[in-house]
Amino acid sequence: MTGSLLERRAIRIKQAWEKFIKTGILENYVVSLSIGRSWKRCFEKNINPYGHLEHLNVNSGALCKQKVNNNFVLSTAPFMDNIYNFVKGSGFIVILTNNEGLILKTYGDPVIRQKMRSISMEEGICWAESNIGTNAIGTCIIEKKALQVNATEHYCKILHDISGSAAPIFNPRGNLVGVLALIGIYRDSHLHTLGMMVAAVKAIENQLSYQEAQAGLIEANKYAGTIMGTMSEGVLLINREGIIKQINKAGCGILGLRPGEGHGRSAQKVFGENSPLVAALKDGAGYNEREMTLNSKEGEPLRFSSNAMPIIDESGEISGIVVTIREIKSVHRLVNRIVGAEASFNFENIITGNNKLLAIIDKAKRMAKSHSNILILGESGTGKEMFAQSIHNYSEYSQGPFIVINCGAIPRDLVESELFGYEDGAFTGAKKGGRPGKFELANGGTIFMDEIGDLPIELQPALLRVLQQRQVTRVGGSKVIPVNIRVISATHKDLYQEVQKGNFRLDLFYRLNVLNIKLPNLRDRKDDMAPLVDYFIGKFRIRTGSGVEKVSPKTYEIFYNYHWPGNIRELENVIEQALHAARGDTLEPEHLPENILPKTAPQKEAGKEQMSYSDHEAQIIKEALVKFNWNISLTAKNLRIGRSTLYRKIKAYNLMSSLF
Ligand SMILES: Nc1ncnc2c1ncn2[C@@H]1O[C@H](COP(=O)(O)OP(=O)(O)OP(=O)(O)O)[C@@H](O)[C@H]1O
Repeated sequence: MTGSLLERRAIRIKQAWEKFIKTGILENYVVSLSIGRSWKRCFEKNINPYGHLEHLNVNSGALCKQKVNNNFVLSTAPFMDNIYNFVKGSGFIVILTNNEGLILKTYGDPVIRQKMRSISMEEGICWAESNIGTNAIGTCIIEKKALQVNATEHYCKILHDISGSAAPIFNPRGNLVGVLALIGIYRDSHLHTLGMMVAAVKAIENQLSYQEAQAGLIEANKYAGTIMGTMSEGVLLINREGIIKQINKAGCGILGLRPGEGHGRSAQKVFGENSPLVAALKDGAGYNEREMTLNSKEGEPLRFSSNAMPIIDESGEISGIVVTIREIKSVHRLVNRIVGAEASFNFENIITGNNKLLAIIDKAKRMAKSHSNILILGESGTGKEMFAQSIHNYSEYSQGPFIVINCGAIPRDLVESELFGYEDGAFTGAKKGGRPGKFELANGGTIFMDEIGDLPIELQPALLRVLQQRQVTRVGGSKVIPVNIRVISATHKDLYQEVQKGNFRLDLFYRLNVLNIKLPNLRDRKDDMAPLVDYFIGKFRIRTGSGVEKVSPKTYEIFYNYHWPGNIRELENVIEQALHAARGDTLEPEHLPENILPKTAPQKEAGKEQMSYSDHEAQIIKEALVKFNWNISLTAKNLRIGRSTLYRKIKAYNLMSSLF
């Protein structure tokens, strides 16, 4: 287009503008559709075409707020600088506005900027179309597209000497965030300025996208870091070159490193060449619950269990692995909690007013504070396990597990692996990855070896070795595992007599019997009868729905005269059964099970065949065993008897035969 052509077009537009301002009629489309639409909006809003923009004030508050909160201004600065360098001396200024047309930044020669101030082109003034009519900035915001407004295309006459090119800036989500514009004197304008704005805005939008993606990554990284930091498990991210790229605080702790120390280290160096983790990195196969042992800087063994999961990239290649590690102690603690290996009784739960037993409790409390092995002797049901639990809870080992082993109940060929654990492939049927034994599981706590008198003689040397050396070696393994445990054993047998009979080793007897407690039978502490009866009535009243509140003198007489071979457990069972049978508020002899009644006592339900206590008990146990599918722990728990007692009763009543 030649100068004269441009001039002629300018004249035509001027005429059209004058007519439109007077009549509101836009006859032939000498202006673009965008400008035509804008003129109409201005006309309808009664914007004064002859106004001097004196109503426009700098809104410094809005400007300040925008600048403080907006790194948009900072992100665009280098681009505005570039354009300014390009148009320097051309009579144009570069302008950045927000999405409402508020001028945030102007770049330009001081003289031009000063001149532009006369038409309110300065930071803090809003160039919205509703303020100053058709203009490149305001109209670009409404039309949401790049456009150029020249001279008389402006709605207000005061702007007829200028030319503006503006392009909208959208963020990555497609929202308008601002406008980049080049404004100057009309006669110096150039057709290419609009193209320049569009290109610059494209670059700004790319920069915004990049920044947003980066901010997202930083935020995700921050979240991941926080999550890793709060985990009690150790977590490591290892790249394909085997370098530890991230390790959390727990991971450093488990590996004996200072926080942050593991970062950047070679996994092979930290875990050893033969570790499954190094293999997982090579072959891309993850693994679960593998045990590892390393030596700390101080030479202490660090034992932990680990899981690994490879990270596979889009091309199917291994780009690294995520490894989680957990101290064996904490794994065992968790296992113990799940299997219920926790001691629930305390000395306060032992109901007694008997002086002899009170003195024994005092002695047991003193013993609890030592680290020596304790042997508890007493007939069945006298409270040996209750004492063992109370000692554990009163001792330094109380935070650790309480593991019970019934030495008489484990099949002979399994005792060794149950006590000491086994390694992978130790025998046919051994679990992959091996299994820890009860001594390992009890580490840091107490091991209660019930029915120690029934421990097979051929296994006694191995137990003696563990007690002497305080370390175990798994069956089929060679690694020595140190264990810090308190050993409490118990038996209803006369252990010394067992030694003399040749069933029990004397050296093991001495080892176990460093401290000992002999619990009295119930028949020898009849003064405890009333408090125990009261206690058990209270314990079972709700469960049985019974209204019993007192015990008749005749019933007490029976209790005092009975010899209680099953001791407190038997009393507990008798009260529970009696509460089921009783209807009123008093426990009478007829509510009691047959076997505890003296021979002269009146018979219940004459004519009907009576079951003996033992038959009755055998039947109840048999039914419970069937109900719980012969799961000994569940059955014992449900019958509220010890596992050892259950085993003994199964043997005594020959209940195994009912299986075949
Ligand atoms: N003094 C007591 N106060 C309250 N309950 C008691 C007391 N003594 C024992 N018991 C209860 O009697 C039952 C048997 O106790 P425990 O299992 O400790 O006996 P035990 O001697 O270990 O038996 P076993 O040799 O048969 O394993 C438990 O239910 C326990 O709660």
